[in-house]
Amino acid sequence: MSDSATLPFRKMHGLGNDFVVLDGRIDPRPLALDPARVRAIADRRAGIGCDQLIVIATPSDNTADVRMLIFNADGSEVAACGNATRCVAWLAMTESGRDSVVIETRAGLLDAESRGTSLVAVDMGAARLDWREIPLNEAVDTLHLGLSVGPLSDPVAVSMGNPHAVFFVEDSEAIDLAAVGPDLEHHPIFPERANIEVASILPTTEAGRGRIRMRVWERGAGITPACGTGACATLVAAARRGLSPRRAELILDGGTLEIEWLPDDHVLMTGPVATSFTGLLDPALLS
Ligand SMILES: N[C@@H](CCC[C@H](N)C(=O)O)C(=O)O
Repeated sequence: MSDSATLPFRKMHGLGNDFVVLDGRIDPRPLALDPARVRAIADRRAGIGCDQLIVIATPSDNTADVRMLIFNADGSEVAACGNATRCVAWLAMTESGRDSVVIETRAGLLDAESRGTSLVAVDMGAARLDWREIPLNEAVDTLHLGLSVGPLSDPVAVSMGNPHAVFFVEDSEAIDLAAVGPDLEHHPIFPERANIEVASILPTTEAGRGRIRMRVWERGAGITPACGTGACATLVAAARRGLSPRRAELILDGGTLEIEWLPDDHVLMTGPVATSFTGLLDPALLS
């Protein structure tokens, strides 16, 4: 493929958490993007604009259908992204004609299956609760982190392959995430930074399912309308604190995800996927 050729891209989103998806199997250039190129593509004025850039790649072996690389808008490469995993799974299912696929990520192999038109369920793997796995920079109880910034204190730390700190508050709408997010994301207790969630427990449904309102400040992306791994981490944190049953609706700014913490500790996430448009990336953004 010539370096001066345009590159096809697909713009997708899960509940408004938006992605530029590039296919490194048909053109190797996306496999060699440096952080500055990622930032240029993610730029909402001079680039295409996205919260995360996703590169589809050939899997390492035949245990997976596709591999995905995940980059935050700030150029950092990360191991997990729930909403993008649903999008990539949907693409892989569409491509293969099957209704279940395995996605290879840096956080492990994730099983995904179709739950109807544009609805996908992903087994996001086991929630990781040990301080070393978050990671934190000292041996502390992940159920009660001695951390407070502004009106927020005493979060639960959970890794879903990426680090999350979940703060339970009376009214999550009242929290100025833009003000507290940066300090929390960069707090020294998180050596790899962290995604920050604020969550309020709502009355359970008549069927006994939990309901949790959650807002997010994402590491490397800032406020986004939805975070799949954040929703998983929040449900796990709420269940660990005895605030929610292990199955709940997570009500995010962009819509609702259904999350279940299964008896084997894996977390099942179900939610929608959507394509906004497709296009051709100018080679200037790649060089
Ligand atoms: N939006 C994602 C999470 C993307 C990565 C995250 N910002 C991180 O740095 O770990 C999701 O849907 O899970």
